[in-house]
Amino acid sequence: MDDQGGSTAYRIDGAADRIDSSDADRIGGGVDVVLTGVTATFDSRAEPVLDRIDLRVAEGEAVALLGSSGAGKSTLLRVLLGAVRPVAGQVRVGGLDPFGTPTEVRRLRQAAGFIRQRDDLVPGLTARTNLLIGQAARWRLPDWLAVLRGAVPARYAARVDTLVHRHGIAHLLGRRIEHLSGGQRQRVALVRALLGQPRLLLADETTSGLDPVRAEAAIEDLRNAGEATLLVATHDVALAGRFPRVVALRDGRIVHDGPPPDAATMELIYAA
Ligand SMILES: Nc1ncnc2c1ncn2[C@@H]1O[C@H](COP(=O)(O)OP(=O)(O)OP(=O)(O)O)[C@@H](O)[C@H]1O
Repeated sequence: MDDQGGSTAYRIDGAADRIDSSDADRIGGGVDVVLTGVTATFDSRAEPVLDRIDLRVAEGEAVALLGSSGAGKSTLLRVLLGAVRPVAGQVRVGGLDPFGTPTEVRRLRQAAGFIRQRDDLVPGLTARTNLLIGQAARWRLPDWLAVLRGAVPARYAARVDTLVHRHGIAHLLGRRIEHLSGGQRQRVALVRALLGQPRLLLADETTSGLDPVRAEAAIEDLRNAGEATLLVATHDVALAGRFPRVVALRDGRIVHDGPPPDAATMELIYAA
């Protein structure tokens, strides 16, 4: 690991190595996110998908990434997760490099929660098992036995109970994931991410399939997800307006960074 992340950056060091019961209950602080001159391309495209992005998000800050379809929002989130490697620039999350050593990468993955546009819930398993499986790296034998019995391990019980009632999925826990509607699946994916008490929470169009009441609860929970640093990608202006800071992308470039944009700026972001 290099020193570029800076001594003030929150370090994830150690947290990922503690596989004990207190780990599941810890409240994680946020991590800072720093992108410097980040450019990403895909082979099939002449134009960069991200074009010299400079972005600094403080620990615990909540940011909406706003932009029309194809602006580069998902790619930016995937860069933070180490899933898309930039061709230029530097990425640091909590001082760690998502493309660094295997240890750095593992720590980052364990510190991050990602709610994808198309969820990656596992077919054939119940909603309950899908909720819990994100924590599998931390399980001990009693946890495995509980999950295999179709139960919630004791140390997760209270938190699961609170979250599933809050998001209206308590009655769905025993159902196979492929039998749920799109909106129900989105709620399962949301609860699964919140259960991990992530230090960096990335959400990609998370509320698009939800009714207004559910969407409200989802946003509120995302905003209150411990002290996590939060980045929510959306093309929904009203949703973005609920965040103190909006970073708008257009054709892979940042065209606005500040409070929710006014009408004139919106035209710039969305103009054909
Ligand atoms: N794996 C890939 N290979 C080639 N091109 C890709 C790939 N992933 C994304 N792109 C292209 O990169 C551009 C940005 O895509 P991205 O998914 O980041 O946009 P977005 O702002 O998240 O859009 P949406 O709101 O539709 O999800 C698009 O033109 C897309 O077609």
